Amino acid sequence: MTILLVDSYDSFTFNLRSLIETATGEKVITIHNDTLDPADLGKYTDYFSSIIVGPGPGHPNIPSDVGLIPDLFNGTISKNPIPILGICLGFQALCLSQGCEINRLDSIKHGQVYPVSHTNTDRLFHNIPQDYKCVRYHSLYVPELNDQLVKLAVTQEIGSNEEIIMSARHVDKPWYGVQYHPESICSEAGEQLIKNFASIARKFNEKRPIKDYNELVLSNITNKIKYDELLPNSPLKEPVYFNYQELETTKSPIEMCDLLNSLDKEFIFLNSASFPGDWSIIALPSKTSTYITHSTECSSEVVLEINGSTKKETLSGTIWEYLSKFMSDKLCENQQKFPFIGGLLGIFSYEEGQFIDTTNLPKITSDNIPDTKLVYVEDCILVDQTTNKIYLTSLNPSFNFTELKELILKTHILKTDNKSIQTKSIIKPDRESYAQQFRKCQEYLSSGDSYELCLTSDTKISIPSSYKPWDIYKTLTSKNPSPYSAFLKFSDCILISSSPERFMKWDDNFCELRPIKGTVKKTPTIDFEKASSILNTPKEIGENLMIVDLIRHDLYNFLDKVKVQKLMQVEEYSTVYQLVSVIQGLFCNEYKGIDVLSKSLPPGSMTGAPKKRSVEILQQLENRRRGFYSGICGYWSIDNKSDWSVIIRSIFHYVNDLENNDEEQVWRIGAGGAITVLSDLEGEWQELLTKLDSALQTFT
Ligand SMILES: C=C(O[C@@H]1C=C(C(=O)O)C=C[C@H]1O)C(=O)O
Ligand SMILES: NC(=O)CC[C@H](N)C(=O)O
Repeated sequence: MTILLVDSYDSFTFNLRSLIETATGEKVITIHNDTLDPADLGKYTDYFSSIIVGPGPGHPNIPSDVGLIPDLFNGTISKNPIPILGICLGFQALCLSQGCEINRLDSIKHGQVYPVSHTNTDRLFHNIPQDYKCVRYHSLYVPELNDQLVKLAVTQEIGSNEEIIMSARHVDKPWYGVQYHPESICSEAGEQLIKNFASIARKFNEKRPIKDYNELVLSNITNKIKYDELLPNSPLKEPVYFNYQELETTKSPIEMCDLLNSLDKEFIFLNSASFPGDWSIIALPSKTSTYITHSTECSSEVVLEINGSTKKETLSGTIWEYLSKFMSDKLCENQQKFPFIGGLLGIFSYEEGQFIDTTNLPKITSDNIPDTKLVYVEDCILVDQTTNKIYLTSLNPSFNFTELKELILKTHILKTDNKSIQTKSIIKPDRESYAQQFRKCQEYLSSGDSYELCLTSDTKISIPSSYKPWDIYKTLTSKNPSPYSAFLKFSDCILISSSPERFMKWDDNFCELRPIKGTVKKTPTIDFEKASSILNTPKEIGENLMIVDLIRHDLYNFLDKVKVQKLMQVEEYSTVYQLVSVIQGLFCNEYKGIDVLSKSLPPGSMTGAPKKRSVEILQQLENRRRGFYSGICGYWSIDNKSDWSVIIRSIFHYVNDLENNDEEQVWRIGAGGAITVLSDLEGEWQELLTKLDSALQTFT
């Protein structure tokens, strides 16, 4: 048996797919609501045991929001009605099709946990406790049912006691719906609800002939509806040359970088020195290292730089396919001892992520902006922060370990104080423009187009060109220590990060994401306990829950086993307290970390949900390139271990920034936060300033 799942470009669809598969044991085919021409629907529906219509942004009466969904309920697609379960937008579409009104809620609910009670009269709620908890993500609702529909469950608004319909069914057709999200991590009885629907469908289908889905596979529809593509990255698992030596020195990683910097040696520093990070990586590019640059301004081309000479290659697919191919003949067996043994290190900008149309964005650099900037490195200094052991490692048989050892051991450098960086000018976000954008966000949240929008702004700092980037790194990280600081200096761009947020870490077996949502500024009167109580409110919990559900969806796209290891725990950082969740997925099929990464950018915590519609709205409101801010930086080791942090609380510079001049360089900082219906303008503005300040305090 095969179930058809109709997705409306939502960010929770694959959670639903996984729930349906677990609950029913049936195969699920997922299509977008505009994958098929509604006129053709009748050709396909007889192959499915039932149809589940998922949630989504927008309004059930806007054709571009719902695509073919209204046609499922207009009775013309098949002689025999097909069992259908509508979820949220799908439920609203069912009720609208029967002539009910759809109104806006007085009190919109996004990521809010509510008690539901059912009437105990329908098989849809068989074996489900009379009162149970569910998660609501909706701006719109069905105020009243007509005689075509039967009420099955309700919730009561807190405060007003108004009853809101949470479930209904058609009087005589096998059409059901729930207004809440059974697939959310915080909803109860989701699996039982889907099981019950499947059993209702099975009973109904006794009278309805279903054709063999395999026959449909032979027709061309399946080409159309397959939208997970496997990247060409199967590891060869061949032994590679890899060598390492331990180094006894009392020099800290920062002191070793000081030394390399004073000798004008190239290095890249990924310093994950405190929890949850545990290694510092000092990568040492050599003359023969390959630099890879890709720009969304010239997306069909990749630029390779080796030994000072530049080569352009035409991309036959995406940059992700290119990188997978680049790594596929290098991938080797896991070297357990180290996080990184050589491989790619670098940056992906926000614009390198999905759903962003860069064609009309104002240019900020005089030539193509680097959106992917990576270097393939073979030699490293690795510091295990838990044992304090230092290793020199290389993939290159002719690497001179003695020379590097002597350089580190014998060279002494004078200790320098962290410099404060004198600025020429700072252009901060404008409160009035932010207020306008905030109000527009509220309109999109109440029209049902988004559940959460991560609204951000940028700040430009102009400093004399004489400052050395490494000094800026030291100043930033001494003022804002963080678990994922990074120093990445390339010939055309520099990123200096003090990020608190891991985006994704993976190896052959598992991947982990650690989204942060919910921020409280540290002050002398706010301690951990006080911060925890501020963060334990519907606003902060809702913000975090939405991103947890979105990330589960990003993982379920490729993996079957996804777990929320930590749900909304408070963590303390140098200037803020944050609410953090940890989501893990196990690789048990042909997909790899790079497949997941390629379809999970930009990070959900920097967009909001649903991701596609939210990214489109933000692009219209912000009308700027976020550049490296909201992107990710990190590494992909040739033994398929990888770790990426979200680029926030960071400073970055483009060598060809249009605003640079002979004496001054422009550095950029992005800052923002999640806007929900529970946000207030002043609170969000202050949160933006707090986050901005964690990086801006580098400059005086
Ligand atoms: C947008 C930023 O941070 C993001 C937004 C957060 C929030 O809304 O609470 C928290 C961490 C980040 O995911 C930023 O630092 O600029
Ligand atoms: N989660 C959803 O499907 C939301 C449906 C609709 N866009 C609303 O906001 O009410």
